[in-house]
Parts: sequence; structure tokens; C-alpha cells
Amino acid sequence: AAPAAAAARSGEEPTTSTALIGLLLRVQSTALRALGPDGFDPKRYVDLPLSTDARAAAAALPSPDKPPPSRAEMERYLARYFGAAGSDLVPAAAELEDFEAEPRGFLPRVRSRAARAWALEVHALWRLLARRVARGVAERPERHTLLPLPRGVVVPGARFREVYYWDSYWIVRGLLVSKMYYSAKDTVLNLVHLVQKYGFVPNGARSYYINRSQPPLLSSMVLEVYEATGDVKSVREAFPSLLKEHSFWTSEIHSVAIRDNRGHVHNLSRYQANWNRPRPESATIDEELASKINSTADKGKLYHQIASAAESGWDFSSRWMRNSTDMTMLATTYIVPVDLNTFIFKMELDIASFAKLIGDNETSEKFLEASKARHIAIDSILWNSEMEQWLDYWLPTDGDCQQGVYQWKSDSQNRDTFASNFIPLWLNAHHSGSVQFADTAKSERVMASLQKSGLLRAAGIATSPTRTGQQWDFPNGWPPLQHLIAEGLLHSGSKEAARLAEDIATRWVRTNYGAYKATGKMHEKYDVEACGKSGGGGEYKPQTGFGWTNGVVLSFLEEFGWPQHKGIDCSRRGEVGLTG
Ligand SMILES: OC[C@H]1O[C@H](O[C@H]2O[C@H](CO)[C@@H](O)[C@H](O)[C@H]2O)[C@H](O)[C@@H](O)[C@@H]1O
Repeated sequence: AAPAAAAARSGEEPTTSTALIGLLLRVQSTALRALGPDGFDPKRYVDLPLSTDARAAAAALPSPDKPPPSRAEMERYLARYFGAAGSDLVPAAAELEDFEAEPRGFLPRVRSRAARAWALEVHALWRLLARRVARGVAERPERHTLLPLPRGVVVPGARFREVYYWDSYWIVRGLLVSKMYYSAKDTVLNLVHLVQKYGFVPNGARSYYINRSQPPLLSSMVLEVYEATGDVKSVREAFPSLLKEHSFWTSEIHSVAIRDNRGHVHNLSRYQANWNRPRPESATIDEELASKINSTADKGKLYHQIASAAESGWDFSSRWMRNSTDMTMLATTYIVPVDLNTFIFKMELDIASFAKLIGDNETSEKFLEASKARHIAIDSILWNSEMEQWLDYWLPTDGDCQQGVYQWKSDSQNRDTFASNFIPLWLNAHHSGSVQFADTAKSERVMASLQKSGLLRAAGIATSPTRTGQQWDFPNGWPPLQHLIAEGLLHSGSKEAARLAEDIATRWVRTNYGAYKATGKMHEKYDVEACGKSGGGGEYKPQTGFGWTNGVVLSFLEEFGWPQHKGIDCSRRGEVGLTG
């Protein structure tokens, strides 16, 4: 375990997979030359499990200075030396012991026949997304980029064949609605296992993802499972990993100190990957982008910013760009993000309450204090009382700071609107008995600001108002963002906010339903401009399946219900006006 963690921190994969990733990257670029860019997905090639000796596979690969193989030769080569991408994950529907076609107590408040029938279909999709890591992966890790996991997994779907960190939060939420308590617990304990091994939860369960994490929601998953099952044993098992993860996010490259105008120094966190090379899963794309840049050092800096944006989960978005039309202007690590600090604040509260639960009062006090300090930091650095939103904070790129402490400047808050500016509202739903993060009056003001923002659209909340062609921008709406904001509004103590929350959920459920009826699939993201339209943009083809989408729909149906006579198809209008 120790060498793997050290390797992860230094940005290197453990040696066994370094050689394999090197070979797969050569296969990836040969395949691009052989097959051409149309429909080319670089991720397929770094997901291929070796079926023979690596040396033989390397020797049979045409060298880059020779003409590329034909399509048929390329496919023959792949079939000879590799298994299919994803074949090292075994479909595990039959092993899901806690799946029932209609679990007792399933969505009692969903009374409409159409809504209920569809919810049962969405629930049944867990069977299609359930996998188990094949035994051969742990036996011969040098042949797989897939990381072995001890328990059953639920994957997002399609090209996302492996476990993803923040997706798992909504997968857990959905599994709990589906009464699949063991599967939810397995999901959490797999992530705990990854922290034990690497010191943090990697972006996804692949060796090429261990140079970065994703939005940290592990403590929230532990809490959800504990609240649903009362199982203190799992909390005890997870607890040391939560402490480790907290230190990963609050020290070294992730930590930032900012002095406010009254001289108080606040500690916050940022996204920052341990990587300055092309992302293996998208190496051909990253290299093409970097070809616009001359110096090797500057290319390395760009790769670092790209991987850091992937750590944010928002890959990619104008949110991380100095110029929204130019991807080479990514500056992710110079931004102190609202959502990341919201999640870490929540992590601190969760750890405090778990510590109390297991009788460790000293740690509980320490984390309560840490959460109070972060609350003050978020209020001081990220809150903007004029806009009534929390804003990302831009750090100077010229390294202008004294002994590692930046001086706060009001014009360094990013006044552009993003859905993430409203995510702290989510803390209203989960404050573990401590003081409400934003009281009802403040939540209402934030709600009014959301209503004026232009983000509320016909089919949900847009990620940003800017159309850039990036997938974390307009007109895409993403399931996690709908859920975080709607839950926050629902639990703010304001009736008006609760009505808006229900309206957002209604529009979202309808658009998911409409697209499902039209395509037979649940989509990774949706276009919020029209009901029933799936999303697009970005560097890969839109994906279906889809773990977090299903989790959010099931959670919304549980939280808001669906009355008998409420229409669910796209011809219906929302009951409440979205815009203010
Ligand atoms: O292959 C490109 C990128 O794909 C992932 O990101 C997207 O899908 C993830 C799984 O649903 C999701 O967690 C993330 O928010 C999406 O943007 C992957 O996480 C990236 O690291 C990867 O480079």
C-alpha cells in the first residue's frame, strides 16, 4: 500500500501499471492513426485488459514511424493481445442479493401510475449497472488499469465502466431509495478501501486516475448509509479513512490561505491534481490541445490545469477558464471553489458527529471547531452580499502572496454566475444538528438571486449561462447540481423556497421521463432548454446508463412524491413559475 500511495502523491502510477499505461498509450495513438478521429474514443484503449504477455503485445505494435495498420489489422491486433474494454468487470445482476423487482415500501408517495411504472424501470436499471471486478484483476494487476475492489460495484454506465467517486454519492442515494442497503454499503466500503490504499479517493477506480480525486462526498455517503441502516460498525470502519481524506483535502497542494481586510487568515481548499502530463484516458485530445503551445514547460502546466479541472468533476467549463473560448487558458488551481469548500465543511460536520457517535469527543470537538472556521472562511472570502451568492475566488497567477498567504481583494471574486454559486444551500438539508449554514431569511435572498440568475430554465437548472461547447456550461443541466440545489431550497425553512425546489424537481423528472420514453435510456446530462432533450458538448459522446441520473430521479420521487393526477410527460407545464 505505501509505495502505491507515495506514487500517487508524486503523480506516478505504481510501477506495475506504469508499464501497462505506457503500452496502452502507444496502442491508443496507433489506433487513432489507423481508425481516424471519427467516433474515436481514446478511453477505450487505456481500459483494455492485456490477455497475454506485455512484451509480446508491445513487439507486435507497429512503430510510430511506420505507416499505420489498416482498420482490420488494428482490430486483429487488439483481439490477439487484449480483452475487450470492460471485460474485466463482470455483470453482477445475479449477485445483487438485495434487489427486488418491487421492494416493500418503495416510493410510497408516488401515486401516479405512469410515474410509478417508470420509477420501477429506473430502479431495475441497477441490475444493468451492477458489476464485480473479475478475479484476474487482483491476481495479475500488471495486466489491468482497473483497480481491484473488494465488493460489488455500481458503475455510471456506457464508457464509464468503472466506479467514479462523486457519482457514487447519487448512486448511494438511489440505492437507498431502492432499499438496496447492502449494495449502498458495498459502494461506500469500496471507496474506504481506496482511501486505505492511496490516502484519498481517486477520481475513478483505474490506475490512470490515481493522480487526482473528485468532489469529496465520502463522509456524506457514510452518513446516508448510517441514517438508513443504523449500522455503527461501518461508521467505525470508515472513520480513519475520513480523517485521512480530510487531511488530503486540507493540506499541501490543496490548501490555500487568504488574509481578509481585517487581518484574519482563513484556510480554504482548491482542486489541484498531482499530474502534469496528458490524461491517459484522453491523451490524444490533450496532446492536440497542447500542440498550440510551444514550450514543454508550458505544455506541462496546461496538462496540470486540465487534470485539476477533471478533479473538480466539472470537466470542462468556462468556470475554470480565463477566457471562455480558449481551453488553453484553463487556470483551475488558481480558483478557490465554492462547491469544494461546501463539501469539506460538510465533511467536517460529518466527522464531528461520527466521532461523537463512536465516543471520541476530543476529535468531535476538533472537527466542530474546524467546521466553524471554514464557515467563517466561506462567509469572509466567498460570500458576496451584493449579489446574494457565494462566488469562486481567483488567486493571482503571478504568485503575489506573502509567506504563502494571499491578500483578499474584492474584485478577485468571480462575478460570473454558475450553478455552483448556490450549492452551499445544500447544507440546509444536512446540518447534523449544528447551526444552519444559511438561515431562512438568507436562503430566501439567495433563492431570489437564483431566480434572477437566468439559470432556471424550462427543464431544470443550467450549469452556467454561457454557451461554450464545454459540457459543464450552458445549455447542459447535470443531475447532481439539480439535486444539491433543490434539496437545499427544500430544507431552508422557507415555504416559497420549498415550492421552487418542487418545481425544479418536477421539471427535472419530466425531462428525464421524456428523454427516456423517446430513447429508452437515462442520460448522463440534459439540455435544460427543452423538456425531453439530452445534453451534449464536451470531448466525448453523450453517455447513457446512468448511475447518478437514476439516483437523482429516485431521490426526487422519494422527497417530493408524485400525486396521482400530476402529468409526467413533457406536454405538461411546471406548476410554479421558475423565473422571478
Ligand atoms: O474521459 C473524460 C473525463 O470523464 C470523466 O468525467 C465525466 O464523467 C464522470 C463520470 O460520470 C463524472 O464524474 C465527471 O463529472 C464528468 O465530467 C472523468 O471523471 C474525468 O476524469 C475524465 O477525464
